[in-house]
Amino acid sequence: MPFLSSAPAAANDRERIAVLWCNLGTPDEPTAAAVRPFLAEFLGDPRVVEIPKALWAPILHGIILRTRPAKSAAKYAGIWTPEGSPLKVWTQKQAKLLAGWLGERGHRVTVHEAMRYGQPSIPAQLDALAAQGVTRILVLQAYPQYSGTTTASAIDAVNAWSARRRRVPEFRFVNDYHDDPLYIEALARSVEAHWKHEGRPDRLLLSYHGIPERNIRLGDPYQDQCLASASLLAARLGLAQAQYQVTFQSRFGRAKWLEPYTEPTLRALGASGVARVDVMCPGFPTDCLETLEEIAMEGRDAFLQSGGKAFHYIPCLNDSPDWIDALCALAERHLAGWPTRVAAQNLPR
Ligand SMILES: C=CC1=C(C)c2cc3[nH]c(cc4nc(cc5[nH]c(cc1n2)c(C)c5CCC(=O)O)C(CCC(=O)O)=C4C)c(C)c3C=C
Ligand SMILES: [Fe+2]
Ligand SMILES: [Fe+2]
Repeated sequence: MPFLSSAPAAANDRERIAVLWCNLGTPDEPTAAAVRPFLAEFLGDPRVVEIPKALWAPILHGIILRTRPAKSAAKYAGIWTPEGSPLKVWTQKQAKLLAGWLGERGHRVTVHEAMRYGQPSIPAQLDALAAQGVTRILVLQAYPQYSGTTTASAIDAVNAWSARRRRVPEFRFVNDYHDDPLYIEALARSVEAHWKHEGRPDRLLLSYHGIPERNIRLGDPYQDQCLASASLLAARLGLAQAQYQVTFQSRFGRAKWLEPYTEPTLRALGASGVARVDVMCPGFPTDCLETLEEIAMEGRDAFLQSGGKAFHYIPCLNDSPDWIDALCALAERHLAGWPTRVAAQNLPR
């Protein structure tokens, strides 16, 4: 197979540097027809479902992709905005803000957002950057906590793209930032801002996306990193053990996933007389189906129906200035040593 070519390098070819801001992805429309190919790509990724292809493909194509798209599409329809899927809208906005903030700090860097599943895909965005003559790319991901199911999967996609090209840009990958002080600070300020207006709850629930427990036994550090982020946040907020709880949501399939599960915990809290619970999802930098529908709608219903009196959902960091500041500092730290400064780039090489 011939390798894909780029334009020949000019003698005075100057460095061009980019940040690729990667998120999970989302369907193009809240319809079964659009959700089906998205789910096929997502659930066909061996990083996400680790069942041998010969066993999994008939289940995925014969059962799951016949029934789930319509059910998921109805859920997506409930959170869709006039601009599109919240995950896409926020991810685009974050990329734009990151570019602006890095520019304000004197860096000449292109920022593109990319989705692991759906559009704009990682290979399409890397093609666009290569066409602009980008020579170095920092890959940042919207997953503060590392998991093989998410972080490594995006790295796979970048490497698969590279494997087809003759001239491969220099890459740097940030695997996680679960204990980054500015990320924790952004979360803490978001909670404090909520409490300043609404008062404090009886319990703060920190709900993370789950993964199969087996992945943890096989060495995935995701659970440890989720718990570490939660402890740092609780310490920063001055919370005692009894004032907060970590749970895991979005279980998929029948296997045992990380526990305690979010929804049963909310039901148990409501039934046990806890009057008010606030829920935050620190592992999701952008609001999406899993936060807006599963937590803010389904989770709320579960808590209130089981006897709870008040449920508050604290939104994801989205475009909060504290978060963009954290992201910018993270990017700056990992761009160090690359000639991003405008003056440096104009120097003859
Ligand atoms: C925050 C990190 C995420 C991890 C870890 C993760 C693992 C994981 N997810 C599934 C299955 C599904 N997840 C779905 C949606 C979804 N997942 C994440 C993030 C993580 N997933 C996000 C941000 C979203 C929302 C996307 C959006 O469009 O808003 C879905 C699709 C929705 C649905 O049909 O319910 C599935 C399916 C598995 C199996 C897994 C790890 C093994
Ligand atoms: Fe997921
Ligand atoms: Fe879900």
